[in-house]
Amino acid sequence: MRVGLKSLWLLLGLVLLLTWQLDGLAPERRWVASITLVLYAGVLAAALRRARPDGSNMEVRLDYRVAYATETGTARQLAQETCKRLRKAGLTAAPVALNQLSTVPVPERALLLVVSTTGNGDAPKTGIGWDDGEVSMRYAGCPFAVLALGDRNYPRFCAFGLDVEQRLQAAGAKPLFAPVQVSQADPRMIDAWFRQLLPKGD
Ligand SMILES: Cc1cc2nc3c(=O)[nH]c(=O)nc-3n(C[C@H](O)[C@H](O)[C@H](O)COP(=O)(O)O)c2cc1C
Repeated sequence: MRVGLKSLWLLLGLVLLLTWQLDGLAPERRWVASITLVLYAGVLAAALRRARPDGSNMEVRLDYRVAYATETGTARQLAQETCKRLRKAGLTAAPVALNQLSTVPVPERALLLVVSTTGNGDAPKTGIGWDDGEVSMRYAGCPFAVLALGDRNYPRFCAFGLDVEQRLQAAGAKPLFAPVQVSQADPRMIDAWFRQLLPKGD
C-alpha cells in the first residue's frame, strides 16, 4: 500500500483530535501523547520523502542506474529510453538526475550516464555540482559507461560528458566502453550506444 504525505498528516490530525476528546485523561498526559505523535509522524514523513513513489530513491539495489544531466530534456528522455530497453531485457533499471546521484545506492551491474553539455563546455542544470569529490569515489570499482550528447559546431564538443567520464575513471570506476559521443542527437550514434549496452538487440 502506498501512503502519501497528505494521508499521513490527515491521520495525525484525526488521532490528535481523538486524544484531546478522550475523557479522564490528565492535561499533561494529553500533551505528552500529542508531542509523541507529532514526532513519530515527522519521522514517518522523512522516511516517505526519501522513498519516492517513482522508485528512483528506494533503497533497492538495481542492476543499472541511469544518471542524466540535461538542460532541455534530451538526455532525460534518452535515459528513460535506456531504462525501458534494459527492463525489456529482464534487468532492473531506474533513472536519476546526475546531481541526485549521492542519494541513491550504487547499482549491482553498472552506472550508465547520459550527459549533455551546455554553455561553453559547461554542465547542464541537472549536472551542476554533481560531484563533491565523494560521489565519484563511491563508484570506485563499479563498471560505467557514458553517452555524451553535444554538437560538433561547438568548440568544446561533449566537454561535460567527457569530464564526467574522466572523474569517474580517476575515482577508480571501470569503463565498459569508450564514451559514445553524439552530435545533434544523431540516431546512428544513439544506436551505437544501445548496441554496446544490449548486444543481443533487446
Ligand atoms: C546554449 C547551448 C550551448 C551548448 N553548448 C555546447 C557545448 O559547449 N558543447 C557541445 O558539445 N554541445 C553544446 N550544445 C549542444 C547540446 O549539448 C545538445 O543540443 C544536446 O543534445 C542538448 O541536450 P539536452 O536537451 O539534454 O540539454 C549546446 C546547446 C545549446 C542550446
